[in-house]
Amino acid sequence: MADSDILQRLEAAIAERVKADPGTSYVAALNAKGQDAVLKKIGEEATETVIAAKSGDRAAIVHEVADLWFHCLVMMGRQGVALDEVLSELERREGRSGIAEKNARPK
Ligand SMILES: N=c1c2ncn([C@@H]3O[C@H](COP(=O)(O)OP(=O)(O)OP(=O)(O)O)[C@@H](O)[C@H]3O)c2ncn1[C@@H]1O[C@H](COP(=O)(O)O)[C@@H](O)[C@H]1O
Repeated sequence: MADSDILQRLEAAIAERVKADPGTSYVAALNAKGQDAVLKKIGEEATETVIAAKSGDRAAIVHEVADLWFHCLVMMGRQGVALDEVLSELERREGRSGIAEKNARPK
């Protein structure tokens, strides 16, 4: 079983590597391209996740979801949104009916 702290470690690594030389860091190079480039990657990785799921290729699903989560963390770092905020939101929803959650949302 994987270490569940990996997302926290990845968030910290992204915050550190964003300051690195873009020539040596994917995170720094992507951030240097600006917000639209980061958002484009999220769109691409989401699409690739859908394609992987449609194909039923389990290895591809794992690969693409990892890419998608990673790029979401890069975007969150730019926006000043902490991973803990998302984890807390998931905890808040835990045990609540999805239907109740849907009905509580603004129309
Ligand atoms: N988890 C990741 C991670 N997942 C995916 N990627 C990169 O995200 C890109 C995925 O995009 P694609 O699948 O479209 O592949 P690509 O065609 O190479 O990408 P582009 O050139 O189009 O951007 C690849 O280049 C991957 O290397 C990642 N790059 C970095 N990390 C983590 O971030 C840390 C810091 O990385 P650096 O900033 O490179 O030091 C690393 O130690 C890792 O922990």
